[in-house]
Amino acid sequence: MMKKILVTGGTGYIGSHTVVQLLQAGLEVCVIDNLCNSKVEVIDQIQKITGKQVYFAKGDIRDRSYFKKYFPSSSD
Ligand SMILES: O=c1ccn([C@@H]2O[C@H](COP(=O)(O)OP(=O)(O)O[C@H]3O[C@H](CO)[C@H](O)[C@H](O)[C@H]3O)[C@@H](O)[C@H]2O)c(=O)[nH]1
Repeated sequence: MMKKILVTGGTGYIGSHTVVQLLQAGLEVCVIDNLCNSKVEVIDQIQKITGKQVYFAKGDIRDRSYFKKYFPSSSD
Protein backbone atom coordinates (compact mmCIF):
# COMPACT_ATOMS: atom_id res chain seq x y z
CA MET A 1 0.00 0.00 0.00
CA MET A 2 1.32 3.47 -0.93
CA LYS A 3 2.07 5.70 2.08
CA LYS A 4 0.06 8.93 2.34
CA ILE A 5 1.74 12.01 3.77
CA LEU A 6 0.00 15.15 5.06
CA VAL A 7 2.04 18.34 4.56
CA THR A 8 0.77 21.43 6.38
CA GLY A 9 1.91 24.67 4.76
CA GLY A 10 2.56 22.67 1.60
CA THR A 11 2.09 25.57 -0.82
CA GLY A 12 4.80 27.66 0.87
CA TYR A 13 8.46 27.76 -0.09
CA ILE A 14 9.78 24.95 2.09
CA GLY A 15 6.48 23.04 1.97
CA SER A 16 6.19 22.98 -1.82
CA HIS A 17 9.77 21.79 -2.26
CA THR A 18 9.12 19.09 0.33
CA VAL A 19 5.97 18.01 -1.52
CA VAL A 20 7.90 17.69 -4.80
CA GLN A 21 10.51 15.50 -3.11
CA LEU A 22 7.87 13.29 -1.48
CA LEU A 23 6.00 12.82 -4.77
CA GLN A 24 9.22 12.02 -6.61
CA ALA A 25 9.95 9.42 -3.91
CA GLY A 26 6.67 7.74 -4.84
CA LEU A 27 4.56 8.87 -1.89
CA GLU A 28 1.00 10.15 -2.05
CA VAL A 29 0.67 13.70 -0.68
CA CYS A 30 -2.17 15.75 0.78
CA VAL A 31 -1.60 19.46 1.44
CA ILE A 32 -3.45 21.63 3.94
CA ASP A 33 -2.63 25.34 3.78
CA ASN A 34 -4.66 28.42 4.63
CA LEU A 35 -2.90 30.35 1.81
CA CYS A 36 -2.00 33.25 4.14
CA ASN A 37 1.48 33.41 2.57
CA SER A 38 1.15 31.45 -0.68
CA LYS A 39 -1.10 30.86 -3.68
CA VAL A 40 -3.18 27.85 -4.65
CA GLU A 41 -1.57 27.96 -8.13
CA VAL A 42 1.49 26.35 -6.51
CA ILE A 43 -0.46 23.07 -6.49
CA ASP A 44 -0.75 23.20 -10.31
CA GLN A 45 2.96 23.95 -10.58
CA ILE A 46 3.86 20.99 -8.34
CA GLN A 47 1.63 18.71 -10.43
CA LYS A 48 3.23 19.99 -13.65
CA ILE A 49 6.76 19.44 -12.32
CA THR A 50 6.09 15.95 -11.00
CA GLY A 51 3.30 14.72 -13.27
CA LYS A 52 1.55 13.52 -10.13
CA GLN A 53 -1.65 14.45 -8.34
CA VAL A 54 -1.68 16.43 -5.11
CA TYR A 55 -4.76 16.50 -2.88
CA PHE A 56 -5.33 20.03 -1.58
CA ALA A 57 -7.60 21.45 1.12
CA LYS A 58 -7.62 25.10 2.18
CA GLY A 59 -7.79 25.56 5.94
CA ASP A 60 -6.09 25.74 9.29
CA ILE A 61 -5.53 22.61 11.36
CA ARG A 62 -5.67 24.75 14.53
CA ASP A 63 -9.38 25.18 13.81
CA ARG A 64 -10.93 22.28 15.74
CA SER A 65 -14.05 21.91 13.57
CA TYR A 66 -11.93 21.94 10.41
CA PHE A 67 -9.55 19.35 11.85
CA LYS A 68 -12.46 17.11 12.88
CA LYS A 69 -13.83 17.25 9.33
CA TYR A 70 -10.61 15.79 7.90
CA PHE A 71 -9.70 13.59 10.85
CA PRO A 72 -13.07 12.45 12.20
CA SER A 73 -11.58 9.67 14.33
CA SER A 74 -9.24 12.03 16.23
CA SER A 75 -9.84 12.39 19.96
CA ASP A 76 -10.41 15.71 21.77
O1 LIG B 1 -0.95 29.73 10.14
C1 LIG B 1 -0.44 29.45 9.05
C2 LIG B 1 0.80 29.99 8.64
C3 LIG B 1 1.30 29.66 7.39
N1 LIG B 1 0.60 28.82 6.58
C4 LIG B 1 1.14 28.46 5.28
O2 LIG B 1 2.34 27.79 5.49
C5 LIG B 1 3.19 27.97 4.39
C6 LIG B 1 4.58 28.29 4.86
O3 LIG B 1 4.58 29.48 5.55
P1 LIG B 1 5.80 30.49 5.60
O4 LIG B 1 5.59 31.54 4.57
O5 LIG B 1 5.92 30.93 7.00
O6 LIG B 1 7.10 29.61 5.28
P2 LIG B 1 7.85 29.38 3.93
O7 LIG B 1 8.68 28.20 4.17
O8 LIG B 1 6.94 29.35 2.77
O9 LIG B 1 8.75 30.65 3.70
C7 LIG B 1 9.60 31.19 4.71
O10 LIG B 1 10.94 30.75 4.53
C8 LIG B 1 11.50 31.12 3.28
C9 LIG B 1 12.93 30.59 3.20
O11 LIG B 1 13.10 29.39 3.79
C10 LIG B 1 11.48 32.63 3.08
O12 LIG B 1 12.34 33.25 4.04
C11 LIG B 1 10.04 33.16 3.25
O13 LIG B 1 10.05 34.59 3.20
C12 LIG B 1 9.48 32.71 4.59
O14 LIG B 1 8.10 33.11 4.70
C13 LIG B 1 2.56 29.04 3.51
O15 LIG B 1 2.05 28.43 2.35
C14 LIG B 1 1.46 29.60 4.36
O16 LIG B 1 0.34 29.99 3.57
C15 LIG B 1 -0.60 28.27 6.98
O17 LIG B 1 -1.23 27.51 6.25
N2 LIG B 1 -1.08 28.60 8.21
